[in-house]
Formats: sequence, C-alpha cells, structure tokens
Amino acid sequence: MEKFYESMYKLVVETSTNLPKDVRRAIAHAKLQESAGTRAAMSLATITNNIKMADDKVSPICQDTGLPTFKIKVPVGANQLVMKDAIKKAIAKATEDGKLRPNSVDSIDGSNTGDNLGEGTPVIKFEQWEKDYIDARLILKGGGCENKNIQYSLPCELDGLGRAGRDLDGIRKCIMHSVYQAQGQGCSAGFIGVGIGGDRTSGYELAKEQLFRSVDDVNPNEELHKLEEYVLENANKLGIGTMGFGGETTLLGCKVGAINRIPASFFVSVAYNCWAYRRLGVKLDPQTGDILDWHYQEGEEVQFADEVAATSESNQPEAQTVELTAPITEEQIRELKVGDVVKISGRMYTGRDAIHKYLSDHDAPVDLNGQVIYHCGPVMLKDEEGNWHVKAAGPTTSIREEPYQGDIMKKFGIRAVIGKGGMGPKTLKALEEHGGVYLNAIGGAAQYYAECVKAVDGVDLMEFGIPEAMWHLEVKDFTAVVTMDSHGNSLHQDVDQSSLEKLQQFKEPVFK
Ligand SMILES: O=C(O)C[C@H](O)C(=O)O
Ligand code: SF4
Repeated sequence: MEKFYESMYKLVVETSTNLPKDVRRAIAHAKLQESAGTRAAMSLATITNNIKMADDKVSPICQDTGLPTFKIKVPVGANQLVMKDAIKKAIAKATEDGKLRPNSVDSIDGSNTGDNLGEGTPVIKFEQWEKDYIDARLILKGGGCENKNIQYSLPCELDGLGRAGRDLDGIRKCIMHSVYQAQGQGCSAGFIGVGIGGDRTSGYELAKEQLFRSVDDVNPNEELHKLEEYVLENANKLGIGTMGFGGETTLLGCKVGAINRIPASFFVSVAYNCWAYRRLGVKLDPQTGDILDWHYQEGEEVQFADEVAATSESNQPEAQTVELTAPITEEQIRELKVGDVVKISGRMYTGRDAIHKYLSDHDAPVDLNGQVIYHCGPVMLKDEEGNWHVKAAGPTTSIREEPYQGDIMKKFGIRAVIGKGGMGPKTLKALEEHGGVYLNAIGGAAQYYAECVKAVDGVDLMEFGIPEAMWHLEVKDFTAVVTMDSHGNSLHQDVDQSSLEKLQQFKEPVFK
C-alpha cells in the first residue's frame, strides 16, 4: 500500500480543482438555455471561466472545500487503519498546499485546527465488498449548499403546494418544495440527491449517497426514474435561475433513492449540492494502492473557453455599469439601482460570521467609514518572505449575517456589502435608512475573484482563523450585481415571490 497516500493526495487535489465531466456537461447545457445578455448568462459565463481557471492553475474551484467525505469500499483483508492514516496525511498536505481551505472548526470555542483534521473531520466511511479492488470516492460539499439540505416528515403542509401525503405524490411535492426553499442561496443551479424512507440519519445518508451517482445515469426503478425526470423538468419552471437571479435553469440534476422505513416514520431527505459539484472517485490496486482508473470520466469532455461575462443593456434597459472606489459616498450609493453592474477597485475588507458578531459588540480594527465589506472566507497561503497570497476568494452566503448587518453598517458607516444569495427585510430597511447597497457576486467563482485581488495589504483578527479573519484586499474591477438597493428594492424578494407563485402550479396530483 506504499502508493495509497499519493493516490489519496491526487484524489483530493483533482476533486477540489477539476470539475468532473458529467457536471461540466450539465453546466454547458444550462448555458445554452439562457439568452445572451441576461444576468443568468453573465453568471454562467463567470462560472465557466472560473472552472477553466481552476483547471489551469490547479487551484480550488470554490474556496469552500467543504467537509471532505470519503466513501471507501474494500476487499476483505484490506487494512482500514493504514488507509485512514494515509487519508488524514493527504488531507493535511493538500491543506498546506492551498488545495483545501482549513475548514475544521471546534464547535464550542470556534478555533480552527488549521489542517482540516479534528474531531469528526474528515469523514471516512468504509464498507467491505466481494470485489478484488478498492473503490475510493470523495465529495467536497460546501457549507452554503449543505445549509439548504432539508428533511420532510410526511404528512406535512408545504408553502404553495398544500398537503403532502404519505405517497409518491407527497414525495414529489416535497422535492419540488426543496428546490424552491433553496432559492439561489446554495449557489444554484444545483443538483439534488433525495432519500426516501429510513430514519432521520439514514435518510440523509441515502440522500447524500445519491450525489455519488453519475449525472446522466438512469434510475433502474421505473417509478423513481419518472420522478427524477419530472422534478428536473418542472423545477426549471420555477424561474429561480443561476444564483437566484431568475432564468431558465434552476436545477441541473435530480437523483432519488428509496429504502424501507418503519410504520410511524416517513421521511423525505434532500441533499442540495451547488453547481460546484466536486466529487470524484478512483479504483485502486489493493496491494500497492496505485490508481487503476478514475470514475465519472465517461463521455465528452467540455473545455470551457475564456469569455467576456457581460450583461447587455438590451435586456435590462435601465441597468448601468458603475465603477466605484472606496471610500464611497452616500450620494454614489443612492444612484445605484437593482440590476446595475458595479465594478469595484481599491480597498475592500473581508468579514463573515465571526467578524460580524465581533463588530456588533467591539470597535472595528480599521476605519470602515465609506468602506466595502466582502462576505468571504478565502483560501490564503503565506510565501517564504511572510507575504500572504489569495488562492481562492468567492463570496459566502450573506443571509447568515442578517441579524447583524444593518446595525453594523450604521454603526461604522459601511456603504456596501458584497456576498451572495441576498439578505432579508432587516438589512433592506437599513440600506434604505442609511444609504447602503447589497452587491451579489457569483457564488463559487473563487478563482475569478482571486484574480481581481491585486494585493493583500494586511489582516486583522487572525485569531478567528484564516476563513474568518478580516483581510484587507486591494482589488481591481471586482464585478458584482446590485440586487438590493437603497430604494427598498430587492431582487431576492421578487424572485422568492414569483417562484412561490410558480410553485403553486404543481399543487394538483401528478403521481396517483
Ligand atoms: O464558506 C464559504 O466560503 C462559502 C459557503 O460554502 C457558502 O456557500 O456560504
Ligand atoms: S460558495 Fe457556493 S459553490 Fe462554493 S461551496 Fe458554497 S454553495 Fe458551493
């Protein structure tokens, strides 16, 4: 097994940096559905540029490299303890090399272990089988989409769809609802794995297991196959679109599995995966640990080309492109409207969960008056001279900062926040009162945004760990879309409302 460590390192790096062929095809197909010049087309162009950049630089597709989860099938007699040790070593090395973000955080005191190793991380699950080779699969599922997983206990009442009973049609309603409730926050367009039955634990387990299926496989169970096709076709009529900006494609794949349940329980569990659907697998020699073959590599390879990700004014007559450099004035902010494209140059500060909590009851380490806060937890590497470099830096889900955001903007005079997925009514009200704007960046486009960062000028609050610290970034032409303005408009509120209306057309029974 002398090669097992090396093989696991390769698996981790490939999974984080090179999107599988089946996923690329689904994204390429989605891109064809969108009309040129729309926000959805612009987002998808950014996404495909980003996939290519990650390829070229062998760098993380998205900065959130998730909770590494390995599923390993072994022949009888294979030493699982040796494999576990080698996997942990490979994870620590990939973290040190900037291929994974240090993502293992103590749940009580918030400290980051720095190497992705810790109680419960990574997740490694072994299973014995009769075959004579090892099958190792890895999924890197980020937190934003993980937070959009949902479990239904039937019967239940669902927004827009009414009663979901204990039958195939009730299951159908739950799955349609799961796509609606995710909106754009899990970096749509997404993939869902659905587990029917089991208990709360095994139901979710089964849902995640579905994410290891190939995007283009055909479910051998005829009823489940029909359900998968139905959901894929109809979820795309909800109009949520890429990043929740509206558009033709909301869902890229739906896979459903079923296991038995006990009479009192009837769970439908949904695992939501973002477009950055990073899962790969290898077939290994059980003696040497050498890679014999890679999974998910069948079919055509889509190579995305560099392209200009632009919105044209013909589709959004009122929209404008505005260049901004901090410090920004209230007057400049009040001129912005939902739909405008903003290009930021100069300074911005990262701040996510720990920083927002900190700022709510402390002074800021820097003067934030007129400044821009970026909801981002980057992958950073320090060079030999002690200088920091950004390796991946896409936005994180902003709604988690909803309890703090408005108050913090007012307290420190912050004029713009950048994130993804939008924020709620409390922030919208604060933007109006204070003169602030919310800018939506393209979730998962971590290479694309890392390229906009020209220098790292400093860092504060490093005690929170790399993803949570306040990084001072010097950026050039950092592009994002105004989705909440200072006039009370929110694209997120509008898309949520219109998709709820569209969901209602799926109320009537389909599967008897
Ligand atoms: O943690 C992050 O950087 C992003 C997260 O995956 C998210 O989608 O919010
Ligand atoms: S930021 Fe988006 S693409 Fe990245 S892990 Fe989170 S949900 Fe996925």
